[in-house]
Amino acid sequence: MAAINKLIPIIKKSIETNKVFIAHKTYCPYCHSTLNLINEKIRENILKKEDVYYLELDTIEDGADYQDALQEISGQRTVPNIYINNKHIGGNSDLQTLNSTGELDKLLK
Ligand SMILES: N[C@@H](CCC(=O)N[C@@H](CS)C(=O)NCC(=O)O)C(=O)O
Repeated sequence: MAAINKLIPIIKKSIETNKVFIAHKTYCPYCHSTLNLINEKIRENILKKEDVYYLELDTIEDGADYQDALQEISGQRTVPNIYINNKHIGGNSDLQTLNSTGELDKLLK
């Protein structure tokens, strides 16, 4: 718990200071869909590459602690765990829904 308490403010700062925050894992198919969609938005110049912060939980040291801390912050344990403009979006299905309604482009602009 001590490690998690130290990580919570660090993660919150990343969420607050980046337009898009994505916690993900390399082997997760839902994460791949999210990253593909985000890359598409970058290619279409709807989003700038430098405005996206990626937290790759399965390749960083203490990734499990980061995942616990994210659960504390958002109530969500699964990946991808996505924030846009400091607002919790949810997972891949939530992001895809926002895209299909056209809301995602508005949030990213
Ligand atoms: N409905 C979720 C599904 C996400 C999901 O099930 N992700 C898996 C990895 S593929 C997960 O987080 N499993 C728990 C874990 O990796 O700790 C979404 O659309 O994002």
